[in-house]
Amino acid sequence: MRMIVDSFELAQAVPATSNTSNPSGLATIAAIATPLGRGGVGVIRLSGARAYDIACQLTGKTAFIPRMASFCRFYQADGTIVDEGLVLYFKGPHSFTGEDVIELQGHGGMILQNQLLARVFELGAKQAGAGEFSYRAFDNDKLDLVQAEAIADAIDATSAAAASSAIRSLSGEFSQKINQLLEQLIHLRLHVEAAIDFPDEEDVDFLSDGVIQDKLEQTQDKIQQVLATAKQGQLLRDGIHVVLAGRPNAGKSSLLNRLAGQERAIVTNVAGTTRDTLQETVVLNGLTLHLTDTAGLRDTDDTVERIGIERARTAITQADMLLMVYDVSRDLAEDSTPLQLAEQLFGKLPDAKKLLIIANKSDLLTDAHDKAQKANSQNEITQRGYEQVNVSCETGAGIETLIETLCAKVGFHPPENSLIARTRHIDALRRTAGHLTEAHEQLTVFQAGELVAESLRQAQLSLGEITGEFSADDLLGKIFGSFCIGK
Ligand SMILES: Nc1nc2c(c(=O)[nH]1)N(C=O)[C@@H](CNc1ccc(C(=O)N[C@@H](CCC(=O)O)C(=O)O)cc1)CN2
Ligand SMILES: Nc1nc2c(ncn2[C@@H]2O[C@H](COP(=O)(O)OP(=O)(O)OP(=O)(O)O)[C@@H](O)[C@H]2O)c(=O)[nH]1
Repeated sequence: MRMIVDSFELAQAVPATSNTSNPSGLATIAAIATPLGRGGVGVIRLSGARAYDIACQLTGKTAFIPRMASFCRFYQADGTIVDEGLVLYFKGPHSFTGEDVIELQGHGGMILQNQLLARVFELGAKQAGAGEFSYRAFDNDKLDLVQAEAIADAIDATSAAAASSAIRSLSGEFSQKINQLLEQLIHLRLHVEAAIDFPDEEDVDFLSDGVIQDKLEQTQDKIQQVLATAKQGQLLRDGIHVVLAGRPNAGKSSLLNRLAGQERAIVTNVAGTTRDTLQETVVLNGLTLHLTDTAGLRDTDDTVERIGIERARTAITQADMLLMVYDVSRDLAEDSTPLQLAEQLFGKLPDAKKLLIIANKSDLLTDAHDKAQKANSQNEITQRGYEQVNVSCETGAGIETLIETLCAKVGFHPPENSLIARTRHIDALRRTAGHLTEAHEQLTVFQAGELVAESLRQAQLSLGEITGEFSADDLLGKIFGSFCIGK
């Protein structure tokens, strides 16, 4: 069915109602919302008091009905057609940003979209900054900070699990947990303030009757639960940085290829093949691993190899998890153990939480002596709290176990109903928990009501940062500034 398009001439005769009143004083912003490049449809979004008026002037239409698509032509000032497409109108406050929103859904492609955007600017809109639409939605209480961040995280997700948990956070589930905690805290504060204001009312000492302590402890438990959820969410969002390090020829590149499921790194039997660090991101069991393959560590006179080894050392210090790969058939001198090798390679023995030992080329272990020696070193490793996985990059044996061990080591559980979270949220939750610990001590050790109240106030402020209830402008600038343009 063909829709009727108003002719431009007709529209010129009926000047669009000029709605220039703008109580908020904010500019009307516009940006291309769809990815730049070739595409079937391209969307330009406008938000602000003049959006409606601009759409009328652009199309020659005199009215748009909220939430109805209207088929229109988009005209230049001289009456030539830029494009044709659909106009969607959302009347504030019932829109994404809470302001009047217009969407121009034209054809995709750089030229057409840029021409249409330029025309919209000519009609008075300003280019939207990064995250400006979302910021306005936040400012108008359409979204809280957690939800705004979840939009960016959904767009940037590197795994399906991260994307779906971002969408769950966007729906408000994470915010709800934080808001429940906030309510609990406020309730607690009221109790404490009352106890301070009315000491010994009716012969009851509120501070020491145990009620406040119970409530406080319940809140502390709840914070720990939310913290555990948030840690999973942060792992889901950011993944972990895993560095593969070891002697030349140990099989680091072969392991990277195994984990990546493709021949990403060059593998040869020449020691010192990997010169530079090489990055690859893979998603295994729902966890995003940012893998770095490094040059084999050894003393060398080769200038290029030395630079590679320096880079390897830098990567090693930045790793969340270090996989020390060694060749079981060769890398251990008689009587030396994997832990001694680690000490040699890294200067000191890395923390057990950050080191996973990979005994590679297990297919080459044949005689009983080899196997006995390996069993011995395994004992030392477990006794000292370290972990070793035997693999063969050649046959693939042990790779599944390696992945499972790695996930368990970083505390990652295959996600189910998880919610995306950021380091920022975890920091705020930890600070909240810290203030509650202070409050607990002041209550139970010192019965210092005023100090309990102050710690609880601080706890509330820290917690409120998460949803943006209390947030400094520079923090907001940082968060929204990292969004893409048009978001
Ligand atoms: N075309 C288009 N698709 C899109 C978006 C968009 O802005 N435009 N979105 C952008 O992120 C996402 C959807 N999010 C949206 C969230 C709220 C509203 C909105 O207009 N809400 C109003 C009115 C709701 C209604 O009319 O039922 C409101 O909450 O009051 C629109 C999109 C993804 N898809
Ligand atoms: N038999 C056997 N050979 C392996 C295994 N893993 C790797 N190799 C071989 O060992 C040699 C070195 O492998 P690489 O993956 O290049 O080793 P690397 O640690 O990256 O070496 P550099 O780049 O020198 O640091 C190659 O010939 C591989 O085919 C294994 O599990 N079993």
